[in-house]
Amino acid sequence: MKIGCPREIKNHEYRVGLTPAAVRAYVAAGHELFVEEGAGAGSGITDEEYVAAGATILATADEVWHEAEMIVKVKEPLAAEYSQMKEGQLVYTYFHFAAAEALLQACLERGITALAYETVKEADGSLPLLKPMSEVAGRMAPLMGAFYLSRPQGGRGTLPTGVPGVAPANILVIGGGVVGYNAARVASGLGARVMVLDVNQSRLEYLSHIMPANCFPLYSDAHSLEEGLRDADIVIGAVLIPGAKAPRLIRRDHLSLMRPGAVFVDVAIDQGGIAETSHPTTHSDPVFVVDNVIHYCVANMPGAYARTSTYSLSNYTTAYGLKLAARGVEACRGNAPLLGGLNVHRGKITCLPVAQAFGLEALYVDPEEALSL
Ligand SMILES: NC(=O)C1=CN([C@@H]2O[C@H](COP(=O)(O)OP(=O)(O)OC[C@H]3O[C@@H](n4cnc5c(N)ncnc54)[C@H](O)[C@@H]3O)[C@@H](O)[C@H]2O)C=CC1
Ligand SMILES: CC(=O)C(=O)O
Ligand SMILES: [Mg+2]
Repeated sequence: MKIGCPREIKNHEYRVGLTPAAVRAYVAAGHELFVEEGAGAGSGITDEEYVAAGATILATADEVWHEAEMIVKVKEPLAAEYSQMKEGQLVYTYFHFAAAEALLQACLERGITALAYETVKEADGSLPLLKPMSEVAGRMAPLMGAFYLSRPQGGRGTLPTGVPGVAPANILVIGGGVVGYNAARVASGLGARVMVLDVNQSRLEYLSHIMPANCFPLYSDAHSLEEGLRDADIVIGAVLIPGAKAPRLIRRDHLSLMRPGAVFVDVAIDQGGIAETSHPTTHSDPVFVVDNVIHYCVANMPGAYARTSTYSLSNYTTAYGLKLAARGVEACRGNAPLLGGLNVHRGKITCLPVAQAFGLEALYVDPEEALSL
């Protein structure tokens, strides 16, 4: 199969879909690889490394999109890329459709097959292609929170670590999955007093076994949420209902409970965010203030630490990508994890929570059935 990897064009997005090791694996499996000139530069990967691994370098994104039957990317296609997508093309990347109606319409109209990293789901319920970037964003979240908590950034001026004689910060993590665990781990390591809220009791049990004594996993309900918001210096949004729009757990009036100058890092922003007041921001303009609470809502957090993120993402995506490349979309037949990743195929929506997010149930077709369209 002809596989293409264009340069990412999102604001300060320095990741790239393929590492040289991934190129080598696809080439060894008999595929032809096309990488856009300079695509790896943001991650410290040169064109020469891709060529040594067996890829052909193409000068423009247009050529890559035109040549490839399968595109391997990181971020969702942006408006400038919609017209480059071609009918029947398999696009393997993050899409986060539930927060992106225009993108959904473009993918339906262009007739592409969208295989979304974020909904590939293993039998144990894990999301193996979301996990690596959730690990990065989760570990970043308390660090971003700590930065904006300083007075020059408009924050409360509490040093998260505390000092002898003065208490550390309180950090509230809402959602104790991959982002939540990683955020809580870093926050605990900083010495903060950490609360993690989740509704999954077995997850809470697990966290209570493995987390240190300054981390308190608690059941998430209206009461624990309000108590947590009242005390928090940093709040981290880490809730996910796979494929669906994030539940709006934090209402505008909740902000008045919070300490002035507190920081809210809404990692779940790529699925729409967990607060009524959240909207996506960029690395070049990451924060805004509502009711004295600093909101950090960057939808591509891992792009900032691109080298780590690119290598980690590619380590996970390549095994599934090789299966897709071997048989095209037919690789999804009978393969539950890949079927879970199928979001759009031949003008139909094949992920129910995505259809439900926009009242487009009429366009929904079961993914296995869609393969026979
Ligand atoms: N902004 C960015 O750059 C990035 C954003 N993300 C996003 O972060 C979000 C979280 O991802 P993961 O941690 O990997 O998901 P996950 O599925 O591992 O964890 C989500 C957790 O939320 C819990 N949850 C569900 N409803 C809840 C409620 N009402 N209250 C409390 N907890 C609840 C679940 O039980 C689960 O443990 C996703 O939207 C993901 O796309 C991930 C990476 C980068
Ligand atoms: C998961 C995601 O949205 C990201 O890594 O940017
Ligand atoms: Mg994102």
